Amino acid sequence: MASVKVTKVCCIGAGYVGGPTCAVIALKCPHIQVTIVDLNQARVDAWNSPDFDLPIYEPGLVDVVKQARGRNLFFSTDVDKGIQEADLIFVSVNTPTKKSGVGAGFAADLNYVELATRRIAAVAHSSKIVVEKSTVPCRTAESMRTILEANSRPGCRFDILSNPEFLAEGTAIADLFSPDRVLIGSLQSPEGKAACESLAEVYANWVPKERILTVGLWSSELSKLAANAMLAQRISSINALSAICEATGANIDEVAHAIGFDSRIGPKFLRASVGFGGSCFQKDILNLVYLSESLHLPQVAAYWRQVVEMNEYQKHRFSKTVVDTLFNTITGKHIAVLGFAFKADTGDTRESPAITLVRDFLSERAYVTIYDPKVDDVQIWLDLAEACPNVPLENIKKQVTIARSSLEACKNKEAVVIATEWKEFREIDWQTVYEHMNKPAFVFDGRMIVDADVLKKIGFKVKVIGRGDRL
Ligand SMILES: NC(=O)C1=CN([C@@H]2O[C@H](COP(=O)(O)OP(=O)(O)OC[C@H]3O[C@@H](n4cnc5c(N)ncnc54)[C@H](O)[C@@H]3O)[C@@H](O)[C@H]2O)C=CC1
Ligand SMILES: O=C(O)[C@H]1O[C@H](OP(=O)(O)OP(=O)(O)OC[C@H]2O[C@@H](n3ccc(=O)[nH]c3=O)[C@H](O)[C@@H]2O)[C@H](O)[C@@H](O)[C@@H]1O
Repeated sequence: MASVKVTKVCCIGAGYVGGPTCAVIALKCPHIQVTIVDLNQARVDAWNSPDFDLPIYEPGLVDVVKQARGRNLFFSTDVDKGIQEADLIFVSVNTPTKKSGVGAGFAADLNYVELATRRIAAVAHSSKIVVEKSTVPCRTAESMRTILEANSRPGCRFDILSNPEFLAEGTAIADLFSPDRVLIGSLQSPEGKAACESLAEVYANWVPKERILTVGLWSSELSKLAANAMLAQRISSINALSAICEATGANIDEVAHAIGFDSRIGPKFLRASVGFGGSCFQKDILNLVYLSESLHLPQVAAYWRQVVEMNEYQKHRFSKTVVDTLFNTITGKHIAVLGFAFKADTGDTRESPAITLVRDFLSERAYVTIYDPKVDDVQIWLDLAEACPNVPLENIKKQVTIARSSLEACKNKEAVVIATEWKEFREIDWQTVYEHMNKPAFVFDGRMIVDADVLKKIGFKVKVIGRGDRL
């Protein structure tokens, strides 16, 4: 069966994945018209903003949108028109962890995927290739196919592909320009393989053919969960070792360097931290835990659950270090938290470890001042309100302030906590900061970015994650 040449692409979901991914497709494939649709009017307006004040911050993204928007890249809230015009549709909607019902706290909430799929079935009047871009549990493609086939008009056929996204926030554009691999899963029928070929041809406009991997649908779906689980597992492993380092006087940087030299282990993703955050690692592992339990594999479920438990332990262990070091109480003390995003180079705060730290400090009745170069104040208040559901926002605001610079955040504080590895925090003038802080002045580095020796010479008491040195 011959593959269809894709000329019109629609992406449902203009979020962190749908936006950058399809903007890059538009840039690299000027012959393809790409329309990204979303129900969220404010988000679409931001994508269309005349001064390119885009809804997400991602290095290099503005340049891509500037080149393609209005040429062959469009953003719209007209979901139905987008679906009707396209021959290939990416479903790139959110798949958060379920908050209630069966599997609450573990399973993925597939409501958004299902609604988008039902919409495709309801309005499409020609055949489509439907691509599952969202991260979903195994066999979701089968559910999508059942929905589409049960509701489609005569003469309309739907081919379902799985094409999980592996970009990381903060490096999304670089990752999309030069992906380690593009993974496409399809049914192994002639029609499935032809659809797979159609999508592969789109990517082949800029991705070397040998990096486009084609597999079965379920392998593709599971590979996405597996990749995130393995990456998160590395972080939990190095963080578990960081606790041993602190207890023994070893240095986690040296340990990571030494083990990373083993070519079987490799040096990447071995940076100890205050814990991993982001919208996906925890969600996808919990999803894997749920899947394992559903398949009656309790030992497998327990194994993966431990990766998340270690991450929780790491975050609280760090908060406890702060309390213990500040003479076992932080009540009434003033703490500056530098960084609120879950990692550098993004304004995203989903599951950011900084939220857990601030919540822990607030529950100890400390005063906290937060500074992050990219996170909006509104987002900080939303996150803190959600993290402290029993505390009215006006009470949170009595304990928390938001600063406009590192120096402003640190003024008259007893301690500075580094929660995100922003480049500008590596360049802080610590001498000036020291002069403006209450004494003794403490620095707690949850991201291993300060030179502890230099800071100690200035007069600071310093604790760096994974270092057992004395203050
Ligand atoms: N954020 C990331 O870096 C990565 C995320 N993923 C996965 O990609 C998926 C999307 O994630 P994000 O882009 O971060 O989510 P997001 O929350 O930023 O964006 C999803 C968008 O879909 C829209 N939407 C939901 N239902 C809709 C519908 N029926 N019609 C039209 N629009 C609809 C929402 O309004 C929202 O703007 C998730 O499954 C996630 O696990 C995968 C790789 C990386
Ligand atoms: O499915 C997803 O959403 C994406 O999840 C991660 O990407 P992302 O969460 O954007 O960012 P990462 O760079 O993986 O960082 C995740 C968290 O781990 C932390 N981290 C990362 C690396 C490290 O060595 N140590 C460490 O603590 C980061 O600070 C951050 O909080 C994966 O890296 C992507 O491949 C995947 O597509």
